Amino acid sequence: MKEKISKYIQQLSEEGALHFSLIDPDKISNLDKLDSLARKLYEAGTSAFLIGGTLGVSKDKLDNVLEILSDIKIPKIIFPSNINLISEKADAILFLSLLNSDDIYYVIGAQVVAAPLIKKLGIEVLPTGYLIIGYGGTAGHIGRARIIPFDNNDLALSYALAAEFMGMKFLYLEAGSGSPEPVKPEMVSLIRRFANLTIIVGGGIRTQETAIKLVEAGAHIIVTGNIIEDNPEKAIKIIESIRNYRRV
Ligand SMILES: CC(C)=CCC/C(C)=C/CC/C(C)=C/CC/C(C)=C/COP(=O)(O)OP(=O)(O)O
Ligand SMILES: O=P(O)(O)OC[C@@H](O)CO
Ligand SMILES: [Mg+2]
Repeated sequence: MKEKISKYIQQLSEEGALHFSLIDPDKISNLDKLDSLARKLYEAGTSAFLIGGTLGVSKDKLDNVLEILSDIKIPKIIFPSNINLISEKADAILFLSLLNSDDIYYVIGAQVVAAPLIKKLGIEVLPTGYLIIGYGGTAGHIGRARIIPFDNNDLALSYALAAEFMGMKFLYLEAGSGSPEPVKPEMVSLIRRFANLTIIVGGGIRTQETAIKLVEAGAHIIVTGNIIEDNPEKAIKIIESIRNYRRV
């Protein structure tokens, strides 16, 4: 399997942190406006689209969104909540294992079921340890996460090291969609210092200040989801602030 998207992320990351825009196919209020919204996010400097959601997402809705985004020249990466969200229209898939789940299905079950189809379709995989921190939201509930407290940095680092030692390349620190607070910068900086992983941070990031604090702490990729739907102008400001931070 090619490593095109992985190399794209690695190369861009050498110049600083990136922003990924999460598009939830079930939450997009107006599909007719998705193309123009997505173009604005792209022009502001977002580096990829993550497409996924926990509730109510079907393969049809996923394909529809991938189709609409197809002309925009940044990667479209599936962010799967389950095995139904696999599409050859995507450039890559976050091959997630929810490491702090009590349910083996989310640790290794779904992955085993999905692997042959992903192989057959030739979709690039981004091997990702997924950790649910602090709040958890819908993903934490559905994924039966044994949530890592916001302040337990040593526990998060231990999971991060385990992910690295098992050969994973990415670590997604997830506070949960709509979390009242994001993952703390101290947790990110500890993991950045001691683990050799591309760190993705998401959940509850709604301001430029919080995004930049996480970037300064060492996050490689900042994900925003809800704010794109709720307040696109604010999302664009966050993207621009991350892009400007890369230039200084
Ligand atoms: C590798 C494959 C094919 C599947 C792995 C599936 C795993 C391990 C999933 C982890 C558990 C889980 C439920 C993750 C959800 C990730 C996600 C898409 C989060 C964003 O969606 P939310 O914002 O939480 O969803 P809603 O907006 O529907 O509430
Ligand atoms: O919707 P928000 O709170 O930005 O969260 C994004 C993402 O981390 C959810 O999986
Ligand atoms: Mg959501």
